[in-house]
Amino acid sequence: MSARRAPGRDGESSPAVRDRAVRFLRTRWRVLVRLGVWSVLEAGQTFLAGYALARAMDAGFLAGNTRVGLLWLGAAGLAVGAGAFGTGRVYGVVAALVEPVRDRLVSAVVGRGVREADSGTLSGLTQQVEIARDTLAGLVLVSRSFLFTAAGALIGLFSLAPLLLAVVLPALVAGVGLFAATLRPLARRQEAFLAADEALAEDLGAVCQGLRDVTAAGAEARVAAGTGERIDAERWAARALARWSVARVAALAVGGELPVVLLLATAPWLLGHGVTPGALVGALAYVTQSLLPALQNLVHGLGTSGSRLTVVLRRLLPAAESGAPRPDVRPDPPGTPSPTRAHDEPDAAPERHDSPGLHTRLTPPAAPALTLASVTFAYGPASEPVLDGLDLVVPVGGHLAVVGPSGIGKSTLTGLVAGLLEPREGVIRVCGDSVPSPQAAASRVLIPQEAYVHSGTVAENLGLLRRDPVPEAELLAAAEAVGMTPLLRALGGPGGRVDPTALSAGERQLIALARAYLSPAPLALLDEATCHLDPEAEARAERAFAARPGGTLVVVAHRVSSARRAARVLVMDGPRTACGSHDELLRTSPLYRDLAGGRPARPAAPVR
Ligand SMILES: Nc1ncnc2c1ncn2[C@@H]1O[C@H](COP(=O)(O)OP(=O)(O)OP(=O)(O)O)[C@@H](O)[C@H]1O
Repeated sequence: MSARRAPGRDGESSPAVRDRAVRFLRTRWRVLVRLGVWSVLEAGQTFLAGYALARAMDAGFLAGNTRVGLLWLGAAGLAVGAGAFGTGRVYGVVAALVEPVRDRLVSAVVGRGVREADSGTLSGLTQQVEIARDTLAGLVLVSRSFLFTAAGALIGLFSLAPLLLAVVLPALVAGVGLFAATLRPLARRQEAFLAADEALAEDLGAVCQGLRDVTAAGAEARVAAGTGERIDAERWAARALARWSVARVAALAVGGELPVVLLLATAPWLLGHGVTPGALVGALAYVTQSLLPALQNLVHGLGTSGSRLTVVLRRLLPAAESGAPRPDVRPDPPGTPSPTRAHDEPDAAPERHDSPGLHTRLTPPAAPALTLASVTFAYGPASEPVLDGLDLVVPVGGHLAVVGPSGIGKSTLTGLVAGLLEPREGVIRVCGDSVPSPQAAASRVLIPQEAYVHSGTVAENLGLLRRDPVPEAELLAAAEAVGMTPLLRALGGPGGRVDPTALSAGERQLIALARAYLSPAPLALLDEATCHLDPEAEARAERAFAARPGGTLVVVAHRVSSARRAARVLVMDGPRTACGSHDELLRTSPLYRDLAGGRPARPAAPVR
């Protein structure tokens, strides 16, 4: 459950992002000019807001000329209207600047997704493209607004009295400089926090979906420890981010609020050096009404959205060029020594069909897929054992059918292998890992008779046992392999909604089969998982599982035809339990002859 990391680090990919941005802006100079023209209206409004106020005071109200005062205030009001008109035009121009960026990113990302037929990566990246678009638009608006507002206010201060500019400018420059210095470290902390957050979300998503397996495997403590580590990692990342955010607040205080204090503190001196009361009021208006809000927007906008945009672009651009790392799903299980006694000899490897996705997931392990050594199990301390000293080896790629009369212990056997039951004696290993253990749990998938289907999309149902979203091509291939394609179409494809109550038992089984087929676990246990399918559909599903590259199939046979398909058959018959090929068992097992429709060995001994 690893975090989806950014492909490049700060120093490596920032220049690439910058170069692209510069090239792009050069080709869009006309849009930039339009943006500048409309923004000048905003700057003009800022300028007039303070200047008109000063004139209204000095030439109007303080000089006893109310009419002049009102006229200046009226001029300021008109300027507000003109500024609002300019701001309205700015939105349209920003769209003309940002939409092509989005289009380019989408083309790059979709191009890569189509090349790799990787719809999971594609949907994730296109979502990030939308984030990049929105964030970029916000950034253009905020930084442009700061530049033109600051220009209007500083020119206004200089026009009122150069001394006012001398008081305000150093603090403003210091504040902006401090903020600029925090940008890069903040972006790094933001990136670390996002990675920690994603890792935690991914981990929790997988854990919540697999709670039943976690409990069945007795892995609560281990899973809790892993999740705890991710929570701690996110906490530390959040703390580091918060520490740097304090520097942002300091920048705001120095650049936006200190000038107010300075103006008030130096007011007597300023008034003594030719600054008029109206000019002082105008300067305070510039600082409190224009500069401070613009700086606040810049700090919050660039500080958060800017870091987010950097992170998203770093992911998108290198990903579009070189491809995102493919997630590894399961490490190879370690090899273990072979058991000494085996009922079932290794089979020849079954015919494989080529499926690149599954080849990468199902690496054949060295140990047998399943080993039972002297396994004894009873449901109660005083009960007769259902299994008594059972030995069994199923090699990797094997296909074993389990048959026997009803109540003989077939489901008990699968329950033991799945870790749902604990043997009284003996050892069970899956791919070399003893049961119960998280490794063994990750290597097997049990499909019971009652198929579990939840409301959600088809893709969500089928990908339930996978950590990452399943690429659509793989999903369709799995559905086709187990014979689910007509149902998939009827449900509206991978994105179609599933209503569990509207599905027949057979349809639910098909969904469970496709889900298990997509699972990274190499050992599939089908416990009457096809009992609601017709013989033809059952045969198709079983053949698909038997042919999974690196996959091993143990099927509790519902019909004798299932046993005929298997390379080996385990006939559960109490002390006469035997394992062998169909032909061998016809010769050696009276019960199997009976089940297979040969000479009856004993009355009424059905497969189930
Ligand atoms: N939870 C349980 N508690 C006590 N006994 C149980 C429990 N589950 C099964 N048994 C008993 O254990 C024996 C084996 O049952 P199991 O379900 O494994 O047989 P099966 O061969 O799978 O039967 P079927 O083909 O009918 O599903 C039966 O005698 C059954 O009554």
